[in-house]
Amino acid sequence: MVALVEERLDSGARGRVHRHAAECPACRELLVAVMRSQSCPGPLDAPLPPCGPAAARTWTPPGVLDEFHLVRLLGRGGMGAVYLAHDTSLDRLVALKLSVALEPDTSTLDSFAIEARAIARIKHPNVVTVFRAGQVEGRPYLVYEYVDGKSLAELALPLPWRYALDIALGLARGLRAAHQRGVLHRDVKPGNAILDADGSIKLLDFGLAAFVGTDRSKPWAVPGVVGTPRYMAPEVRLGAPATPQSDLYALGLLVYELCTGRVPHVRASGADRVAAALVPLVDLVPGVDLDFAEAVERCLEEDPSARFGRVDALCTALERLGARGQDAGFAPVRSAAIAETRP
Ligand SMILES: Nc1ncnc2c1ncn2[C@@H]1O[C@H](COP(=O)(O)OP(=O)(O)OP(=O)(O)O)[C@@H](O)[C@H]1O
Repeated sequence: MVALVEERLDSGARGRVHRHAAECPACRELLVAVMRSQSCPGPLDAPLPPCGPAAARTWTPPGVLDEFHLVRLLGRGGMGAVYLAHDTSLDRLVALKLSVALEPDTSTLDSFAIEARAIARIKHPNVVTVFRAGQVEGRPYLVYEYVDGKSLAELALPLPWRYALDIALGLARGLRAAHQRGVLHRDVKPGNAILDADGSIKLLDFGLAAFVGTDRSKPWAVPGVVGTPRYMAPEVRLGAPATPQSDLYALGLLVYELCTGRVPHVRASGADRVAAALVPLVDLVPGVDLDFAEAVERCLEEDPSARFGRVDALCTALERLGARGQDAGFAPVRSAAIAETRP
């Protein structure tokens, strides 16, 4: 979310903002609120809350929430903090996300509710499972299956293209299940996909999801410039509604990044942004399968109508390619890639 700053600042200022936001919960929440609303939350003349680590004005959760004992922090995002927790009633480890804002605003409450319902509706092996939605001291929390692994944002890139194909197929299947249940994700990015120790991939963080119903005879479109700018489809950046094709674009970008270690379409910052030509995967990834490259690049077409019509079509294309490579034996490559973490 905080990636909004990437669009507006030079790299020095961007680094300072990122470093500060990493330390300062108040500013991190403010940035996320701005990102969500695309405007300044609250009246412009309202005093800003005190800032800085000393202010540490986040709520500290108790060690025990209902039947869940917090074990350790797994990660922090714009929505709150995710903890490893022990579910004492079922005696298993779970991941527990909770808002640590001192006073969660309505957008936070809405986001937790949307996420819980979206994931509960999907139910797919490539989408993290949600077990429970609760509240503690007026703050929402969600309990998910614990995925003992790494997010794609933590992996050292590039990955071998064949391994990226496996990940792409898993994510495309998860996204297909979401779309089939009438859910657009709207924030597909490496930090929202997690690989477990066996190498299976799961899509998470449906906090920005939108429900579109399941009637495929009508075009799906959800208004609102929502998502992480770096992975946003060009039409969404320009204010067009999100569609299944904008989720496809983000997935294509993610897979391109896995294979090459960089995102395509590098643009100048600020108002001077111009779309740069996409460097074909064949020029960057030695030995890449041409059909795989074509499938990824099709997701990245600037014109949404030139992308796949549905994620189903991408799944079919990737499944065909995956079957072709069955004999190649990529398990050792996969284990090495998971073991190595981004420096
Ligand atoms: N089910 C899970 N199992 C293990 N780790 C998880 C799980 N869910 C989330 N995490 C960890 O917590 C981090 C933050 O999770 P998540 O993206 O859901 O939070 P968020 O507040 O919505 O973040 P964002 O700023 O991307 O919206 C993830 O990158 C991951 O490292």
